[in-house]
Amino acid sequence: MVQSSILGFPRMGKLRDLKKATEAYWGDKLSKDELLAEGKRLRLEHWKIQKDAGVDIIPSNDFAYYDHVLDHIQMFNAIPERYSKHGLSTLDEYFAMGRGHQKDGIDVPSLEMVKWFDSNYHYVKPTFQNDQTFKLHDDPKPIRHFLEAKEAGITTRPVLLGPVSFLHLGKADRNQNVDPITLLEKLLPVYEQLLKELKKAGAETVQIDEPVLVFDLPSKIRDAFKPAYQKLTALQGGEGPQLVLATYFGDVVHNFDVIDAALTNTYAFHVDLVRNPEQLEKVAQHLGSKQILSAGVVDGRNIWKNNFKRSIELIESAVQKLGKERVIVASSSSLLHTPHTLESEKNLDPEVSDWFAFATQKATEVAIIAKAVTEGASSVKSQLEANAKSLEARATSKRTNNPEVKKRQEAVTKEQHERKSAFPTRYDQQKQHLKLPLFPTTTIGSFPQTKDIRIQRNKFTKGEITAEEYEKFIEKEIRDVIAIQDELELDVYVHGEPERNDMVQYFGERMDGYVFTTHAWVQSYGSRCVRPPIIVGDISRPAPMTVKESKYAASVSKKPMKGMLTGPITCLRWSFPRDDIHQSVQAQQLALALRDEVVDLEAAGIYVIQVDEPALREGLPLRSGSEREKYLSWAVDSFKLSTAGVKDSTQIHSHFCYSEFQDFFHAIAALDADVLSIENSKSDAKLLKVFIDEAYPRHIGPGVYDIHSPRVPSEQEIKDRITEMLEYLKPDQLWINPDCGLKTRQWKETKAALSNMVAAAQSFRSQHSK
Ligand SMILES: CN1c2c(nc(N)[nH]c2=O)NC[C@@H]1CNc1ccc(C(=O)N[C@@H](CCC(=O)N[C@@H](CCC(=O)N[C@@H](CCC(=O)O)C(=O)O)C(=O)O)C(=O)O)cc1
Ligand SMILES: N[C@@H](CCS)C(=O)O
Ligand SMILES: [Zn+2]
Repeated sequence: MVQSSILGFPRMGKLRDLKKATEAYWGDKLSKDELLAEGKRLRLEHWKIQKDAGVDIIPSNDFAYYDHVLDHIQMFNAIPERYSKHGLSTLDEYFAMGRGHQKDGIDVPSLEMVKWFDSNYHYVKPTFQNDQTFKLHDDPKPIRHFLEAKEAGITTRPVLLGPVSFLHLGKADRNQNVDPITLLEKLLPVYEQLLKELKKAGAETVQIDEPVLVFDLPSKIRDAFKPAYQKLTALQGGEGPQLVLATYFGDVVHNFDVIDAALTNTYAFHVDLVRNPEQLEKVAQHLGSKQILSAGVVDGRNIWKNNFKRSIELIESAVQKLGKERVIVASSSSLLHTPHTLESEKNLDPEVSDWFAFATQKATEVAIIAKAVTEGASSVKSQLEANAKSLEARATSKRTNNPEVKKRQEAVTKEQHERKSAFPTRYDQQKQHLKLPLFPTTTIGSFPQTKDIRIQRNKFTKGEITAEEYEKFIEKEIRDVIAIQDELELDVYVHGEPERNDMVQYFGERMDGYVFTTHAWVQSYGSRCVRPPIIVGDISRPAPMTVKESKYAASVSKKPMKGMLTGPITCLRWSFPRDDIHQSVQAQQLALALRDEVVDLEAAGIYVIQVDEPALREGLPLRSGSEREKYLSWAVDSFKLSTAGVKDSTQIHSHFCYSEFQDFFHAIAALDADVLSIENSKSDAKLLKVFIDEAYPRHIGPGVYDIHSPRVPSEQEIKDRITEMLEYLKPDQLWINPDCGLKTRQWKETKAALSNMVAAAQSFRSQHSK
């Protein structure tokens, strides 16, 4: 029998229940026990959904209160002393590492948070000491959750992040220089102990994720797999469970020597056949003689309905090679990156909702595909027919094509991608025009999205207040943030983005070619969720999207007002993109729509325009090589096409967060933005060296403080950071700003942090103008 399996389920719940409970706990409105009870309720609900869908192999330990990598950090006691020394409860210590802690005399910033592979999910980076040791938690979560499911009558397959990925995804702590992979020997006994305890608890199989296998790996990482998996697979069938080694988000063909040398003894091997179906042939050849193939054919990263015919063909070809008992039909990755259920979408046009499958529907999809292969197509005849009909309807729908957009794309020229003059000429004009001081201060765009803002927007969406009332409310918010920026003495202002629900969703809602949902939330980090709009057809801009608010803000501001747009790649990547045309085509459509917006902003008197591209790095193919260069070429082109229509005197900014910028520095440079702001406060300032090494000529604002934490940085701390930055950047090149937008923060901490930031900048300004 071909079994079905899911690699992980979304954690938030149907109505973002986990987000609400966690934030209530942080706000002292829910007790620890109540939060834990809510977690348990959600886990049971999610296991039941998968069971009811007919999934044979259901995961546990995929649930996390903040992040699954952080769970492992705590479970292995890889907790830096600055968190462990305060005697916080296990839960509070966990949240302190995730989001910092500034309470009751304790003041500790969070650990660094970075992108999970090429997704919009963020994980907490394991951070190691030179004398790092590991110890298994007394009451390990995977065992607790396995037993919890067992008690509810569901035998699950616990999921662990594998030891090599755990180390490779981590880093040495600040002022430490340990190479994480050298800690493998110390870490393995903890994995062995955990596996044994899981087996004792009754877990017959364990999914062990080694997603780093999709990267091009340095030899020391490749070499680490053999000793690691010799130890762990030796336990199989004896003291330990059978191991299902899982990879996702790419192919593993380039790492076959590692797989042959180290991984063919694992009980099963999971590969992502959505990203790369061609690897099936080769993977099947490289499997150990008894090893099972877990074939990821249901997309864990997008919302399109599965193509059953194609998936069944793929699974049948695997069955021909391996036999039914050696093939599992699976989601390509965890479903963490997809929304909970399509059933909640009451406002979607049925024509398009019929094209989608969210996590709950995907669970049914894996079960149907497995049944079709096990029992024959006739056993699921009606489901297969409905699927074929739906795919046909989408392929022929009028919603997908807009000939006007195609015509405009055909007419795009090379010249449209270039600014009129080179940076030195542009900068001379911008200097005269904007008259900014040395070390100009600014923010990245958003100011706190208060409860009141969300309530008013909600009322407007529901028709409880009129468009005029909402507009007046937004104008008042804009005036308020301008008054605050006056008080703070910032130099380049923003309007605060109060009208935006989200920086991508907002633009999606204003462009043709998109549809949006009401409940399709996806976890982005911690308790924060996003509701990606869905690109279903060719994209165009029916009318200006931001000009009214920016123009109003400029009219009531005495300092330069920065217009604020989300760039084409970020709009694309933080939406659910189409899978029927190449992403470069969608990016160019977005770029043309944004180009019109940039030009309209300039015409409305906005002479500083920021086009955010935080997702540019995330889109980079995970393996180096020609695919990366191809991606960067069209991605950079789309940014340039969207921004190059302005005069030399208009200053173009761009912003990046959540990314290690060194490995795509040349692409950032190629954007030709006049000013870049980049997240940097949690990274080593040494990383800025690339700007000197590459003789970067334009201006840069490396973030001086972390915005994910409510913690307020002191003026001295910011000054120290600026001093470090000046080792790598010239004074007249440096802007002073936070890491990213302030929408998730409260006003109290925002004002305090910005006030310290401006004071630090002013102090440097006066020193340097002497
Ligand atoms: C910069 N980041 C972003 C990423 N991706 C995006 N798509 N957007 C981003 O900004 N990726 C990288 C980072 C990740 N960072 C963040 C930061 C902040 C959030 C966040 O705050 N998310 C909000 C939800 C935002 C939103 O769309 N809000 C809507 C709906 C609000 C709502 O919940 N309404 C209530 C009713 C009103 C009420 O009573 O409060 C309801 O529907 O029940 C809005 O503002 O209108 C979050 O809260 O998680 C995400 C990623
Ligand atoms: N302008 C946006 C950028 C976030 S990446 C903001 O400030 O929230
Ligand atoms: Zn940002």
